[in-house]
Amino acid sequence: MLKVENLTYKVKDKILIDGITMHFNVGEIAIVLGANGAGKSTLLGLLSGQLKPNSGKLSLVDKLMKDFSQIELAQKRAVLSQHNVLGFPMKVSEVVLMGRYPYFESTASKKDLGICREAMSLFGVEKFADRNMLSLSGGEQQRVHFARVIAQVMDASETQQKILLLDEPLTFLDIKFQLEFMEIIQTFCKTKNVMVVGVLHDLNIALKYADRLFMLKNGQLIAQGKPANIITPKLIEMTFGIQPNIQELNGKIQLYF
Ligand SMILES: Nc1ncnc2c1ncn2[C@@H]1O[C@H](COP(=O)(O)OP(=O)(O)OP(=O)(O)O)[C@@H](O)[C@H]1O
Repeated sequence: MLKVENLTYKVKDKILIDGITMHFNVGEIAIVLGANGAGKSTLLGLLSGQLKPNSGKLSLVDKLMKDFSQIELAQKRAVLSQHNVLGFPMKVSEVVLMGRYPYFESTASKKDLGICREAMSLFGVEKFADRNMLSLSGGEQQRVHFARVIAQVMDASETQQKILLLDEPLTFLDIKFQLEFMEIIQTFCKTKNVMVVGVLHDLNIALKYADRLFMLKNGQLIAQGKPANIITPKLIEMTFGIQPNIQELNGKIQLYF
């Protein structure tokens, strides 16, 4: 479990994250929602250890995140950020292997190479293995980055829980692959000892796949829980400033605007 207690993050006098307490469980997809500028990416930056909180605590299982070395942290969590631009040519297989860099010094082991093959096949990019990454379309490149981050946390176990942080992962993907991606992630986190924390802008996809939702507004957590327990027209209006109609179908909520 990843536990976050009373987390605050400021830049100069501006409070970007304001006393947030939350936790994440393995096998769950947690989705953070909020309007532009609410603090979602900042929160992900704090969860990943890339940003240091001004106050509050983050702990993974029983160890404080600040006590992990950089290499231990890289073995515990993978981050797919919003902007994954590669500035130079690299083969697709080399990009995916980057996910295993925290695990070897100069030569990848058979295990690392096997994990990369498995990750590439999950996202249907093994056929691109020898292609130059820069020759792929935006959506294809995004799928390679999924394979890279999945490879980084693929060998999670009961005693080695891992975290997958996804900042707007569906950008660049067509609707079919958006749904396919969410299905893959759902199966992945339920079968491996991984917790997924994602930021999404598509509310209906979030409602379909989230085990728990976290609603942010002005850096504050204004609601958290299972979608069916927390989503109301009032909450959506408070968060996004628009009023939806809500319908429930097969136990899942859908919003219409
Ligand atoms: N280094 C910084 N200095 C000052 N303000 C910052 C800094 N980093 C982020 N902010 C501000 O903090 C707020 C939250 O930013 P953040 O990127 O976390 O929002 P977000 O919810 O991810 O937004 P979006 O949906 O637009 O990606 C924004 O108003 C942003 O301008």
